[in-house]
Amino acid sequence: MIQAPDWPGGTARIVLDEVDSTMAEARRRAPGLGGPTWIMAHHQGAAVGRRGRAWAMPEGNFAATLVIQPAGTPAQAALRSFTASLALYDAVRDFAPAAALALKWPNDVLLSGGKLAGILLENNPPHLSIGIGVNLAAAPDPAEVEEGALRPVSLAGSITAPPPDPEAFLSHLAAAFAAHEAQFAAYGFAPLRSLWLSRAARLGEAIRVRTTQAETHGTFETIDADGNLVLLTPKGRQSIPAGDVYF
Ligand SMILES: O=C(O)CCCC[C@@H]1SC[C@@H]2NC(=O)N[C@@H]21
Repeated sequence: MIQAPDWPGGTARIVLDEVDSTMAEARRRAPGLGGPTWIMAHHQGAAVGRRGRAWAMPEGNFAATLVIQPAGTPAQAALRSFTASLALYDAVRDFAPAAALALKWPNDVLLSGGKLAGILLENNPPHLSIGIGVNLAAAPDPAEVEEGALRPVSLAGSITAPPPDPEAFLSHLAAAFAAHEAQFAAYGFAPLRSLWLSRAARLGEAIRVRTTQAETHGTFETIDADGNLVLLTPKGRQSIPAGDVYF
């Protein structure tokens, strides 16, 4: 189903029953899209996570990719990972107001300390694809996640009501994303950074950050004006642009 761009932010949506990956579908469709578009799928056969990992998607979970054409530099485009994680937090909170939600740098949403949702950014200028997966109905088997990674959790596991249908969830997520995107366009990253920090997991605490080069231990001090993670280490303050955080 393709729906005209009548959503907040003039966004269109495409809902598919089955696809290999909404990221791959976004790549195929991007050149023909008339504007910002959500591509949602009820089933994915070959979903991908960060760093080329597979992403497991049990029945009833949420999977979508938003394709936009952001103005500005690639670094500014990358800040959409914060816009997206804030929107995801808001959308989940709409359905689970009492849930213990937190954000893990760069863009995971945690529920009661477990991983509820992940975000994957793919920048193919002029298009930026923001892929979002949420364990609405079921968490993947912990055996399917990488050693040392947070345990996966589902929304259904922490609310008494049935979890939202993925299409209903998309409506909330799209509205929240449009609101944060409008704030970003009007005021830049600063207010989003403050909000993100107020929702951050383990701020001021000891964490480990693994990059392609090294693993660094330190205290999670803040994120800077470019979205880098700032770590206080025995060797001094380090600013890390990309990596995986472990608690
Ligand atoms: O590793 C992560 O934390 C990011 C996971 C991103 C998964 C989503 S599901 C929708 C979109 N399509 C994909 O193939 N991957 C992303």
